Amino acid sequence: MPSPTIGVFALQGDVREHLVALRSLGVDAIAVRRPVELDACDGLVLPGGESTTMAKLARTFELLEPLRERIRQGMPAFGTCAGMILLADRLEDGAPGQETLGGLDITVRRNAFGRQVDSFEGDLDFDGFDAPVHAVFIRAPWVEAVGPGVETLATVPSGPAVGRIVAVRQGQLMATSFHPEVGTDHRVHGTFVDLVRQAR
Ligand SMILES: NC(=O)CC[C@H](N)C(=O)O
Repeated sequence: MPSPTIGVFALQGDVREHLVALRSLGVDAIAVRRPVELDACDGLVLPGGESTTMAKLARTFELLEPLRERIRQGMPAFGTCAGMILLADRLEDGAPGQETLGGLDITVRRNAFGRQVDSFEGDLDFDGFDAPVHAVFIRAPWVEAVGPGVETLATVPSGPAVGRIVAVRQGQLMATSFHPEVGTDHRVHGTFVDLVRQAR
């Protein structure tokens, strides 16, 4: 079977790092700015960035409803940081009127880690991996609550936020609070690529 095409939402956010990570895993990775580009995708990454800006731009560029529709139809999607916010059905501390795409039955708290530990890194256990993942958090959200169909893939191992959920999966949707595209360990993207291959 030919390799899948995985898009990276590219109206705002750290697009390039995701394209590099996906290409290193042997998939065709394309930047998605228009509905026709979305049509070509078997799966989509929603990168980190600024979630309110991303949602506004998606609406302006007429990508918001097509994205919602594809997610409803079962397209695999992977949100990192701001992308996790976009995939959440419910937000805490969202901006007034902030829209999401939804799909994941989770409540996400935006900018959850607060000013003290605004941005930080640490190793955490990730479901199914032998060795921990080095996770980079940048003004990150956490998952405040999960619905019954949602698996927790990783939690914060220590410190003031110990036990907070920072990676989840529900069916063909995945999200992490942290930035797995930073650095050269692409195992988390690998998990998503497997999901896209299975969904095809
Ligand atoms: N690194 C990130 O993606 C930060 C997310 C950002 N704080 C937001 O609310 O959209």
